[in-house]
Amino acid sequence: MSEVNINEDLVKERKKCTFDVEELIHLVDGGKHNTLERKKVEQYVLSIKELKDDVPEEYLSHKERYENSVRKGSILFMVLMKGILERKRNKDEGISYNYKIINGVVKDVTPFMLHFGMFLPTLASQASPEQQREWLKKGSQMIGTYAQTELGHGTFLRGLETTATYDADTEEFIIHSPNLTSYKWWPGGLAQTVNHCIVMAQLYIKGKNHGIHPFLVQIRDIETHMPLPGIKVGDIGPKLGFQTANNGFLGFDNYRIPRMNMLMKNSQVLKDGTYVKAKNDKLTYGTMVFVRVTIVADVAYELARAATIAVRYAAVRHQSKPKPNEPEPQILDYLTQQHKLFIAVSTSHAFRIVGRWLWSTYTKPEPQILDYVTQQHKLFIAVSTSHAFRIVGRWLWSTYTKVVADIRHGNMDHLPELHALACCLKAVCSKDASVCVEQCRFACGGHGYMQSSNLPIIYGIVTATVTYEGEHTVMLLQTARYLVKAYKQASEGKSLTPTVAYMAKYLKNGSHCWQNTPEGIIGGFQAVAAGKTKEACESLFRHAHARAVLCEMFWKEIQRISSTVSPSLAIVLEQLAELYLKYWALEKRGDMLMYSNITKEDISSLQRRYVELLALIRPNAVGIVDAFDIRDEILCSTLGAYDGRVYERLMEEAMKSPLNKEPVNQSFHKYIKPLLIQAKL
Ligand SMILES: CC(C)(COP(=O)(O)OP(=O)(O)OC[C@H]1O[C@@H](n2cnc3c(N)ncnc32)[C@H](O)[C@@H]1OP(=O)(O)O)[C@@H](O)C(=O)NCCC(=O)NCCSC(=O)CCCC(=O)O
Ligand SMILES: Cc1cc2nc3c(=O)[nH]c(=O)nc-3n(C[C@H](O)[C@H](O)[C@H](O)COP(=O)(O)OP(=O)(O)OC[C@H]3O[C@@H](n4cnc5c(N)ncnc54)[C@H](O)[C@@H]3O)c2cc1C
Repeated sequence: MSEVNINEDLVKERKKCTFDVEELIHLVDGGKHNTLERKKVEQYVLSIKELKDDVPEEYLSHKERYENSVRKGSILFMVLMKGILERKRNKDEGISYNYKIINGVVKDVTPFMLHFGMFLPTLASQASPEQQREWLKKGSQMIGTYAQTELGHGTFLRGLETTATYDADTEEFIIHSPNLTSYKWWPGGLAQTVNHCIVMAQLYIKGKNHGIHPFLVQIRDIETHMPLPGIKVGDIGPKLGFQTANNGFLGFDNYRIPRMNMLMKNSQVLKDGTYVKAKNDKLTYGTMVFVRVTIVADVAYELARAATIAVRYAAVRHQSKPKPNEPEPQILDYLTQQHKLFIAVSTSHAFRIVGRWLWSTYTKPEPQILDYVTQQHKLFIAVSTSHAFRIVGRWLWSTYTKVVADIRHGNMDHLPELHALACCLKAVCSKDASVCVEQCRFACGGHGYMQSSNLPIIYGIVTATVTYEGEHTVMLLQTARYLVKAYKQASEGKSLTPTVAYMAKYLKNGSHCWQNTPEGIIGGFQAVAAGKTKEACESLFRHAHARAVLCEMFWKEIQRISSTVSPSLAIVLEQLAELYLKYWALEKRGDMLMYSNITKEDISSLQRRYVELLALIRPNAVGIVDAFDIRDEILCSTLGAYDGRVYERLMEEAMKSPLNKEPVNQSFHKYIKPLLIQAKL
């Protein structure tokens, strides 16, 4: 982009960057090849002119917004189906480029998200090979979603009430919603978009309940899209975010499906009604593990969007006058002396000097808000957290693929550890990301509250991850259950799986010997997790294990990556990782005091180094967020665009308000004028 139209603060910021932004872009993408591929996809999709909106989404009604997102989502769907863009998952992190590009197509969430995110993955992982051949074949007319949650139950899956009763005479299942609370509630795309669902229902054979199982259910006619007889389906209405996700409700009235529509890879129901149990009944929960794993990298990306907007804006925005400087030490320093002798002269000098200082203060430009340490404190943790989640998300994805490969060969040994890891990392990353996005919004002051800044929409997307795919507290409690077991094994001298091996060290050494180094902080978090597990105090210890894993994996990976990149980039990466560790050590200093021998001096020195790190990162802040390399069309923000034309864009967007199309709105004549007339009387 030519620098002619770029805000001059941003030009200066980019000039003072000490590392090669391009190099970091390649690192973030997982290699230059991926960057080129991503850019190709972006260029292709973002130049489809039908994907541009005449009116910004947020001015449309609930219905129009849905219709517009289906229109645009269908164009993208078509592109994917035609194979013009092969929708492949980036093998490093489980996220496809197209998934990311979706933010450039629909600002909020597309109604097709669940089709790609859960419906197809469930068929791929839980249907038998023959079923997969049938259902995943080319030309399939299925658009689907994952219908598990009900009005009455979301967390407690054993409490789900939808039933699937086997009728051996007709070789069918009868799907039924026995009461209001058994209605499916929430699935994305369910309301008006999909024609099929994966329905999780209690399996009954000859009066015996075998627990919940997945079924493929057609709910609408392929040609007319009318709900099929026995199906009641609709929209659940507006929400905090996800306005275009088309979340729906669904009820069944003794609705029949063929026997072969139960997904039979893990358990089976034979023609005569014989039930064949799965090797491990938790395999039915497999899609949830998959999605929890991908959420870590998803929120890293959303956080990168929020941080890019807030950091660029903070470099463009100027606010407040600097503190007055101390007067220069001139003859005025001897004021008492002169006052005695030359009161008039000294007063004249005093006024001249004070007047000059006042003038320089008056004419001095306002500082960029990015120069305030408080602002850096709000923003840089968001930047480093995005990197931490991306890196840990990649590691989690590779752990996931290894465990899934083991499971394919019949080895389930590592499933409990993977489940515990996915639960706590999903919980902590989704919550931290929401807090950081909200901080980014605060950091943009009033303008951050504008929809056109896109921060409210990003917040709506991210805060949903705290709830969906396993509510935050519930996920932490699942990990807690695993930790208590691990601690018990450690105290019996049994060997432990790698991510909890630190328990044995704590048991042996008691309290952790504090050091202000990254390794010392990681050890500190492990001691906190082990110490709290020991106390088995569920309300307290749930975050610590995830924090220990995040700090350890982020720091180790950055150490490894640093040896492979140029020295100037290695410095920046280490500063970001160190900031992350210092920030959390300071946030959790109370815990560290409890479970290590950290001193008041250690804490002061951590604090000093933290402030030093803010100052070290400051000159590169804009370069670092530029290296997230998020195109303006995908940022969708008046405050965060590459050119920094913040005020012009705010005004341009405001002018799109339908209220600004006429000088006087009709409501004046209808309501305000009669009011004024009444007031006159
Ligand atoms: C809370 C639990 C885990 C409890 O399950 P439960 O059957 O009552 O379990 P239990 O009998 O107490 O047994 C616990 C046991 O089962 C294990 N386990 C639990 N889940 C898994 C798993 N996924 N993989 C492997 N193992 C799993 C646990 O570790 C326990 O093992 P243990 O007994 O300790 O050996 C479960 O019910 C659950 O996962 N609830 C959360 C529901 C959820 O995540 N729903 C997601 C709906 S889809 C969605 O939100 C999509 C949004 C996407 C979008 O819009 O983008
Ligand atoms: C935007 C969005 C999209 C969604 N998409 C889908 C979808 O596509 N398909 C689908 O099937 N579902 C979907 N869901 C539903 C989602 O998975 C559930 O909302 C989620 O699993 C939480 O369940 P719940 O709503 O029943 O909350 P509840 O379980 O009722 O939680 C309420 C409170 O109770 C607490 N609580 C519950 N159980 C325990 C416990 N055992 N111990 C301690 N505290 C507990 C929780 O911590 C929470 O504070 C979606 C939800 C949202 C918000």
